[in-house]
Amino acid sequence: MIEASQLNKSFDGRVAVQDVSFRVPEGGRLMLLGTSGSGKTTTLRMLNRLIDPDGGTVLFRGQDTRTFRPEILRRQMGYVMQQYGLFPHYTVAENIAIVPRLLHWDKPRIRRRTEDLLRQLGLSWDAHAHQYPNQLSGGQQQRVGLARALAADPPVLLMDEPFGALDPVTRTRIRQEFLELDEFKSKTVVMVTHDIRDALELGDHIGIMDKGRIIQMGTPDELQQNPANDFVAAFLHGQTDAS
Ligand SMILES: Nc1ncnc2c1ncn2[C@@H]1O[C@H](COP(=O)(O)OP(=O)(O)OP(=O)(O)O)[C@@H](O)[C@H]1O
Repeated sequence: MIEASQLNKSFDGRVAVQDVSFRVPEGGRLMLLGTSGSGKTTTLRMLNRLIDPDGGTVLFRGQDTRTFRPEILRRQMGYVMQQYGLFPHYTVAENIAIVPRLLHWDKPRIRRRTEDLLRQLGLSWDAHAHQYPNQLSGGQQQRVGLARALAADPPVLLMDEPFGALDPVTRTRIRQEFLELDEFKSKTVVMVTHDIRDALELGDHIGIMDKGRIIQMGTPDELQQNPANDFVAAFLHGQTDAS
């Protein structure tokens, strides 16, 4: 479904991502786990061409992403940003409708879809659709961010620290809600996180990143049972500074 090969990226001569390769099959869930500055976000943004790599390729369904118009590619890949990324001057319903509008869906269809997503995410049209992001709690904003990413039913979800701004209790609850959401279950997911619990609970594969490289890739069990080196072992046991 998504195949990254030998991705490289430098900013101002400083290497951010180096020789990163992975394959995520249809329905797969890859977690990119690492400390701050290890190159996770840069890697994620090279998948939907928000950043162009200096070297390497990304295939989406076997096709080089450079052959797609970026906006067409991005409609296939819902993007959930750090800090929710909602437009502050749009209501909840308007935020969720952004991609369906671009796709020229008619109003009743957008309304049905928005109502349905709000309901699935534990919100409601009557209570929330006409509110602005700053009227919502962090957890509610995060749900709206997910609803927006899911609105046009893209096959892929790219998620960048989706729970990063939430307190630990809300974080655990929302992570559990995401896992139980039928729409989430059917997606191919690449998610960036520095939280080992996110990675273990949501991922079928975890790529541990350090200094721009993936230093180990495996299932949660493989990583826990056979950490490749002391860094991975320490990271998995939460002994490094994972801020
Ligand atoms: N647009 C940019 N211009 C210059 N340097 C950048 C840019 N984007 C990222 N970097 C640098 O590239 C490196 C990797 O950053 P990246 O955001 O990919 O890491 P990350 O693992 O996602 O970290 P975080 O969890 O803090 O977001 C860092 O050293 C960062 O400062």
